[in-house]
Amino acid sequence: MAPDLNTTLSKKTFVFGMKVWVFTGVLVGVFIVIVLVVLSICVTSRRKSRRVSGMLPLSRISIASKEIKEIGVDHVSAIQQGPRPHDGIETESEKVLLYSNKAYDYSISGSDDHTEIYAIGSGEGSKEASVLHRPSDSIPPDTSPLAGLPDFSQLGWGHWFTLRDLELATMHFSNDNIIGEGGYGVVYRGQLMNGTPVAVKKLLNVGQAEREFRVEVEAFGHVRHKNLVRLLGYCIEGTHRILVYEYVDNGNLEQWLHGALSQYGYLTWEARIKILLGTAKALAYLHEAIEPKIVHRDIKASNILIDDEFNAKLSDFGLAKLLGAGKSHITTRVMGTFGYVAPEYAKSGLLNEKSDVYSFGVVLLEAITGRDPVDYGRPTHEVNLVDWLKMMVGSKRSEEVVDPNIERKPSVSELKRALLTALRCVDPDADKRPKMSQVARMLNSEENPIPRQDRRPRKGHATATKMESGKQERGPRRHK
Ligand SMILES: Nc1ncnc2c1ncn2[C@@H]1O[C@H](COP(=O)(O)OP(=O)(O)OP(=O)(O)O)[C@@H](O)[C@H]1O
Repeated sequence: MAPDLNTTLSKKTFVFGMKVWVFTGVLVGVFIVIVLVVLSICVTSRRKSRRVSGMLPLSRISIASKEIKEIGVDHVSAIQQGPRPHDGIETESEKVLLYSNKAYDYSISGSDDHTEIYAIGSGEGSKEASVLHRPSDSIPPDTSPLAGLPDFSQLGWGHWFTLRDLELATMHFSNDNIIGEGGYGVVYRGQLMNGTPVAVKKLLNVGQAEREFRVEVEAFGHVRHKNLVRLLGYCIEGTHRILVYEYVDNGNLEQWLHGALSQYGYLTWEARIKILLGTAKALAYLHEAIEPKIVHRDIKASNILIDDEFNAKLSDFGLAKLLGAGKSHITTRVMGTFGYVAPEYAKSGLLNEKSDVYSFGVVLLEAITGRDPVDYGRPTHEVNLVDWLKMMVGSKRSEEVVDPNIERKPSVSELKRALLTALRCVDPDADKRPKMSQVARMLNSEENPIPRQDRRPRKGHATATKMESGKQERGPRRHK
């Protein structure tokens, strides 16, 4: 038998006179190579299709500028007394990031207006644009909070987490890791497997369909600004809907003004203005630099998170609404937080970005005075912060409204600047409220004086006039 097999295998074939055993070996080898090639093609195309399905159509959202621009801001000692939970602010230049995600070909819609938003603060005027443009890759890739996570679960803008990933990150959503609870869910502190600290928001009673949830979330995932909390990714599994944000480690403005963190000392005037200015820039970006614009709908002190350099990070897009191009407003169920909601929105549900401007004005007044927007513990005429403020300014008692916990009081002009800005934001007539880019300019130090047209007394707008002339004003009726 063996000699027969030997003979058979040693016979020559018709292919180049190769012996049978050599020919068989070659065939087996070719077969293995083909199988390997087919397998690798399958794996590559699966990865691609998964990434593509995680992307948003390019038309969905566009970013106004591809560049990173830098804005010089004088930093200040942020808190004035007591043990500090973190170091104060050191003098350095503040970088406002507005950059493209390389995976997308964002369109550039930089109208003059938009450019203005990011040119505030340097005092360098038109030079700034040419000096400060930087290539988008000047953010080192290894600083990405998502670096080192599995490639297959990268979305176009962030990360698609599994429930298991987030269970591991939060010690199985342990109660010890709960940071707080809002109207939409519980927030846990967590750590990704690459070491990045995160805030994990587990939504309750998600009524939205899976696709809508994902589309909305991806719209916000593309939004990037230094003063916006970054959404790093999400998880959809079964009935779970979970959002994963960058972790901001120095509490929120509400805690600093009225809550637990006031035990560490009180924010200085300068720190308050810095936080409000950052918030104004974030809103200017949402309202004026991207398409469709985003109306936040829940601007309030507890949604302004603070990092360890006392930069504002606007958070909580749970209520935010996209406002498509050409739409002046949308009608929606009134949501938001009592004391912060604009009167026209509360009355009719008509929502546009001017509703955010109103709420921002309330937060600014809150920071100036250290008072809650609505405080039933005070005498009747002081319960509503906006009404009381208007009454005080109208009675030429502006200096009495400053938070008594602020040691170094603002100068008369600093106070006037802040009050004037706030009162214009809370104008009962939404059309008369400034745009957030104007608000940011108005708040931004003596170097950028309030533009003439903003000072000019306007018919029906008593507030600005009274601030200038000191005449008495009767506050408008309460809306809520
Ligand atoms: N990215 C984050 N980093 C650190 N803490 C956060 C982060 N996001 C939220 N928090 C904290 O978690 C807590 C709950 O936040 P959440 O936004 O859910 O509710 P809220 O703002 O208190 O109320 P509401 O749901 O009415 O807006 C707050 O104390 C908030 O400061």
